[in-house]
Amino acid sequence: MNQASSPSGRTFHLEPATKLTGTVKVPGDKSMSHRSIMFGGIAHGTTQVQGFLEGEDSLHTLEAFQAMGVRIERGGVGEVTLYGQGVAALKAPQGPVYLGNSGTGMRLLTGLLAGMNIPATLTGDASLSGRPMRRIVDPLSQMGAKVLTGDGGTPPLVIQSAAQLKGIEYTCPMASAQVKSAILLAGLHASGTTTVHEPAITRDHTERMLRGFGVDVQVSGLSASVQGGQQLKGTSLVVPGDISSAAFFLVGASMTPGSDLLLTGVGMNPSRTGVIAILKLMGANIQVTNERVTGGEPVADLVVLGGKLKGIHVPEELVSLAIDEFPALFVAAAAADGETIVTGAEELRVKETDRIQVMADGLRALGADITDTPDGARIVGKRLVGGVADSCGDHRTAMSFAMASLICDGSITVLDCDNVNTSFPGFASIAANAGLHLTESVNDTDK
Ligand SMILES: O=C(O)C1=C[C@@H](OP(=O)(O)O)[C@@H](O)[C@H](O)C1
Ligand SMILES: C=C(OP(=O)(O)O)C(=O)O
Repeated sequence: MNQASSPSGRTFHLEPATKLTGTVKVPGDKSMSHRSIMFGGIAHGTTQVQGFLEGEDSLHTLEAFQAMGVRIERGGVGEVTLYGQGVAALKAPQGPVYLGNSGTGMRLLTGLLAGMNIPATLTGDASLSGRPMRRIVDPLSQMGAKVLTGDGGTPPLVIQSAAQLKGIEYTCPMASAQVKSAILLAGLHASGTTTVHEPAITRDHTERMLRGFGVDVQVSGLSASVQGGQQLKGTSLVVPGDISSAAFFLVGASMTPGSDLLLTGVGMNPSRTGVIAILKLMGANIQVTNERVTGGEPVADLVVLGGKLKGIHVPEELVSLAIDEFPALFVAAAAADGETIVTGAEELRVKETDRIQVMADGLRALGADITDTPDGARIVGKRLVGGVADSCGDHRTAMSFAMASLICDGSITVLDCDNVNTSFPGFASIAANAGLHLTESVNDTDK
C-alpha cells in the first residue's frame, strides 16, 4: 500500500461566478462504499457493487481487504465484485494497513477486526493520526478487545489477539455513526447481544446494509442491537450518489438567484437529509423529484432554483443529520440576509480538521463576518471580497471555499486541495461545467 502522502499544494483558483446551471451527477456515497467492501469482504458468496465511490478513502478500505486475502475485482467505473469466503478465510494483514484520511475506514475496521480477532496495525495520514480513537477503543475494551492507541488516544491502532468478545449495552456519549458502527460490527462476532444507545439520530447505513447481507439488526428508537454469531450472505447493491457531495451544489445553487440545477440520483436516507431541511428553513427552493428506492436506500433527483437565503438559528436536532455539510452550510450562511447561528456542533472540531476553526479563518480571510464559538458559529451574511482561504487539507472545507466564489466580488485562492480526491474525484471539472470559474494548479511550494 502506498504510504507516501500526496504532494501538498493542489490549489483551486476561482474567479467570481454568478450561478449554477445544468445537470450534475455526484459520485457514490462514501459511507456506503466503505461498508460495501467491509460487508462483502466478510460475507459468504459473491457481492456485486455498483456506484462504488472510487475516491481515496473507500479505495483504502478496498486495499485493506485485498491485504487480508479477499479477491476483489474492479470492472467499469463504480463496479466492484467481491468474492467473499466468510470470516474464517480472512488472513491477518502482513504489514500496517494504511487508511489514508479516513476516520470511517479506521473506526469501522477496528470494530470489525477486533470482533473477528484478527490482529492488525492501522495507520493513517497526518490528519487521521490526530483524530480521537478512545471513543471506539473504550467500548471495544469493555467487550474484551485489546486495542492499543498512540499517545493521546490517537492512531496508530494496534489490534491484538484476545479471547472472544462479549456483547455489551453501550450508551454513546456523542452522536457518532462511526462509534455506533464499530461497536455493532464487533458485536457481530461477540457472544450474546450488543446494543448501542445513541444521544441523537446518526446515519443508519450499517443497520440497513447489514440487513441487506441477511443480518438481523433490531432497531428501536435511538437503540440498535445485533446478536453475535450471524453470518453475512453476499448480495448485489447499488450505491446512490452522495448527498454530502451534492451538498456543495445544493448550497451553491440555492444562494444564487438565476441558478437552475438538477442533481440526479442523490441518496435521500432520512438520517442524511438535514442539509436539505436546513437550506429550506433558510428559504431555499429545492424540489425532490423522481423518488425511488435503490439497494434499500431512498434516492431522488433534486431540482434547485436559486434565490435569496435568510439567516436562521439551525435547530440542534438537525445537526447530526447534516454533520458533514456544515462547511458548505457556513458558506450559505455567509450569503444569507441576517444572522445564522449554529450551536450543538462541537463534533465538527474532530473531523479531518477542526472544521469550525478552518471555516471561520478561511471565510474571514475572504471578507465574511463570522465568529466561531466552542460548538458552532455566528455568521452575518454579506458579499465577500476574495482572497486566500486555506482548506488545511480538508476536502469538505476546500469544496466549500470554492462555492464561496458565487458570492464574492474578487478572486479566491483555495490552498491544499489534494484531499478533495478522498470523497469527490472530478469535483473541479463538474463544478466548472455547472458554472464555477475554477482552474487548478499543482505547486509543491504553495504552502
Ligand atoms: O459512519 C460514517 O460513515 C460516517 C459518520 C460520520 O462521522 P462520525 O461518526 O464521527 O460523526 C461522518 O462525519 C463521516 O463522514 C462518515
Ligand atoms: C468526516 C468525514 O469522513 P471521515 O470521518 O470518514 O474521515 C467526512 O467525509 O466529512
